[in-house]
Amino acid sequence: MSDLVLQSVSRWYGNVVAVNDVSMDIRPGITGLLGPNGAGKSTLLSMMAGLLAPSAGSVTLDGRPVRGDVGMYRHIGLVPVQEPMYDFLTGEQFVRLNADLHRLPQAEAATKHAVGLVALADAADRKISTYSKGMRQRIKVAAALVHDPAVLLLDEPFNGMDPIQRRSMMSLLNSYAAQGRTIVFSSHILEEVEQLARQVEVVVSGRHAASGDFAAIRRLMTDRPNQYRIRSSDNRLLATLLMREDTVRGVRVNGEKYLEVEADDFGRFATVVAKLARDADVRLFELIPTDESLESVFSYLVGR
Ligand SMILES: Nc1ncnc2c1ncn2[C@@H]1O[C@H](COP(=O)(O)OP(=O)(O)OP(=O)(O)O)[C@@H](O)[C@H]1O
Repeated sequence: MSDLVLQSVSRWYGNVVAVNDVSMDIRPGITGLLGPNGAGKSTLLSMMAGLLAPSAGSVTLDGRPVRGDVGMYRHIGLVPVQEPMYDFLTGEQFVRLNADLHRLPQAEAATKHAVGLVALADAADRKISTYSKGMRQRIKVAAALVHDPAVLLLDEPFNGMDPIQRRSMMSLLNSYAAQGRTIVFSSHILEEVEQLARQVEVVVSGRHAASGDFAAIRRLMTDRPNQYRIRSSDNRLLATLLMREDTVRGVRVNGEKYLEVEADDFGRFATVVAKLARDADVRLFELIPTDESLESVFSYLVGR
């Protein structure tokens, strides 16, 4: 049980279309669901977990609908973005609750195993209210995998974690994936996805904007037109020279202060501008990309 297939899935809340005609084929290994806030990632994960019904389309796991079949919940674990509500419970009690909900025959052993997997055995008897942010995230993961699911879905699992906590969560997910399981995690942070995901699915405004391995997504991003601000010893001369280059789409001279340039391919543009300046004896003081935000990358991907 491990191929998760979304076919033309949409979900609307009243007039808000949170997910719009998304199709994905998610295989074993780690998939990153990348998108800005409000893109529809949580809604997608809830539908993948069978907790939320699509308004249209279908979600299946190895060909069986994930929703409306209690047996399917045994194959799926969801780590929600919210903090554990019952923080007066100890870590172990919290995980045990899920083990009992799944009616696991060996609930106690499964609980201990799951708590051990997330390296919280020493803190298992402490109340969750005394846990750090990273420990809370880990106990949620233990609760989600206590029934040993083939598919683990995680909503923003690295939120609020420091680098050490992040690394330990990554190695936990890597080892879970190495057992042939399917892991999907959402994030709006490119670097997290780059470090962990074999496959990346980009969602923007409810739409499926891009799909591929990280190198492919990165290529799409770097090939897009970029804007730069340049300061040099002779902005006007540099502007004239730049306008002759085919990688340059537009140049605007902003008084004596700086140039604004739009150019296609970052790698090539950086080489071209350096060579032009050197040949013309113009000194470059500054070259700054001005639209490097993830939001602008996303809006480019969705607008293609
Ligand atoms: N229960 C709901 N009722 C109405 N609108 C909702 C509901 N849940 C989500 N939405 C809307 O659907 C859209 C997608 O939300 P969703 O939470 O799935 O996005 P997200 O990518 O997970 O964002 P974030 O990272 O901010 O959680 C948003 O516009 C959101 O306001």
